[in-house]
Amino acid sequence: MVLADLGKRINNAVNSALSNTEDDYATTVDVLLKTLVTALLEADVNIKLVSNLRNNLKETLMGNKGTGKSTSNAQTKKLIQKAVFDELCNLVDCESEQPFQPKKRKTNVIMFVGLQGSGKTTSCTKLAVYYSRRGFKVGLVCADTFRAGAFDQLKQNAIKAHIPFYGSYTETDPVKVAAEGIAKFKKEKFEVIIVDTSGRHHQEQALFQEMVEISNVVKPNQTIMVLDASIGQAAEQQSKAFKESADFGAILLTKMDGHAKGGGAISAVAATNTPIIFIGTGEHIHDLEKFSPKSFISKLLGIGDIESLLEQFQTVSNTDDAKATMENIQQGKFTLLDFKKQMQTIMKMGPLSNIASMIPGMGNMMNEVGEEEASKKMKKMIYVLDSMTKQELESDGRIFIDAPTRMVRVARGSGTSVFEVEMILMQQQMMARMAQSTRAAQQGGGMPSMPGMPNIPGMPKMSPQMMQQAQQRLKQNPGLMKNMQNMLGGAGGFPGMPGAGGGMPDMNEMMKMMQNPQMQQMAKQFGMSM
Ligand SMILES: Nc1nc2c(ncn2[C@@H]2O[C@H](COP(=O)(O)OP(=O)(O)OP(=O)(O)O)[C@@H](O)[C@H]2O)c(=O)[nH]1
Repeated sequence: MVLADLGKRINNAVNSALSNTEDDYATTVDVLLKTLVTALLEADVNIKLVSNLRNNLKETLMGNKGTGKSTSNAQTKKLIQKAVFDELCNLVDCESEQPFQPKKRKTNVIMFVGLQGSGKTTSCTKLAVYYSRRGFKVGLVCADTFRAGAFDQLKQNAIKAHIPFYGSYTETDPVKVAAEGIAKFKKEKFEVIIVDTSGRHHQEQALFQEMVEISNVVKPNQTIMVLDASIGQAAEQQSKAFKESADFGAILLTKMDGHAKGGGAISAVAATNTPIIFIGTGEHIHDLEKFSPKSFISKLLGIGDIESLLEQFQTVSNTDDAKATMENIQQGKFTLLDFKKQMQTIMKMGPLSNIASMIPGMGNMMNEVGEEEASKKMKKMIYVLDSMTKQELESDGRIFIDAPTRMVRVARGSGTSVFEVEMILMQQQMMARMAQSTRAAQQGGGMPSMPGMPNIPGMPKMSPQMMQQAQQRLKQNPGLMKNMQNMLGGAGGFPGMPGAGGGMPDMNEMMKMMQNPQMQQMAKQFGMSM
């Protein structure tokens, strides 16, 4: 997906702009803005939106001129990263009211509209599965009498997903089919009724009129427009035409797994002031993710996305397990047992690639080694966690730092190396940090998983000199660096953000975790004298 490349390019732009110590702050900002603008335009984002983003960013960054290069480079980085993150969030966020949420024990009618082939029928089933897994009684109605085979497609999808459906092979009036379907499911006390309509083009007046008639009969609580992410600049015009007729209240963006540039669809959000509520990430019925601007941008920048992960986790995991993990996270904790349950759940969640990007340190693993190899790596992680005692699993991981011989035992028991055990502990520590920052954000309004998140209590701080020295040594040892990157899934990184760059955690983060004397002693065994 081109948007994923965009994330990498933004990270690189921030890093390279800041690595040039010769430049003054204004030049650094200028270089960054140029790269950002080019990347966004190449991803098909509307020129006006890009221009606004550029101006806002410039204002924010130059407004902070005084604190620019005069303060530390690390601070400047954090400032720029935060500003870029906020502006990108604004790009996909719109200020409309909260999207509709279906209510239990009530009839909630959802109508789908969109262009031909945008993915309506597929997405109807995906959404039906989504609500059915959340305990709603869901039915599907096929009001597409225009395309031959539309009813068969919906029927096949519905049967596969075990969702009751309604349609007709003989009735040619979609308004009538829709009305009958709604009446039938209402009578049977269905809670969510999803109505699929035929695809249409903005120039097809008659079909637009028909869509309005269906809407008048089914009286939807929510109308969702399905938008193909690869539509490019045409998205804006099409969306406006649908908005005028169907007045949809939400957008479902499909095919975000492909090579879609996605920027056109983002522009449609701004043009219609309508929020994206879900994204389709594949052809499978479970390939649907709830959309939230912060989560989306976090993933785009490779920061990992604990919110979406939990959403998915709650759906497929044993509810008691999910509840326990939720409670832990709400308290700012994330134990090794939480980590293990999460890994096991992930294996159940369908295609690995969909969720890998939500976990720090996993993002690029899928791109670099492929799904099969990544799956093997995850299984290995489960073996490591299986070899831990109950006490170790229920701990926050520091137990291993206090007694590194435990790592040796676990490595032996799981047929892995101490280095691999250590890497898993680091990933769990990063998740723990994200849990802490999520809690901090809930309490104090801060940004989850953003720079400046609190340190893990009990971890002594490493002096800047020590940190610099350690980084130097790590750089001088390319073998070890490569090893770590392979283990964690890729190089690069958005400094200060764990798991950034789609995989490799920031070296500062890693070094902070290795600041404990025992950890440092362990590191020595792997050729890292600190
Ligand atoms: N890769 C990918 N393919 C998708 C996604 N959503 C839908 N598709 C595919 O897109 C194609 C068209 O999807 P449909 O659901 O038939 O589209 P439609 O909008 O109902 O089509 P009409 O009824 O002709 O308007 C199918 O091959 C789907 O499998 C997605 O999120 N990712």
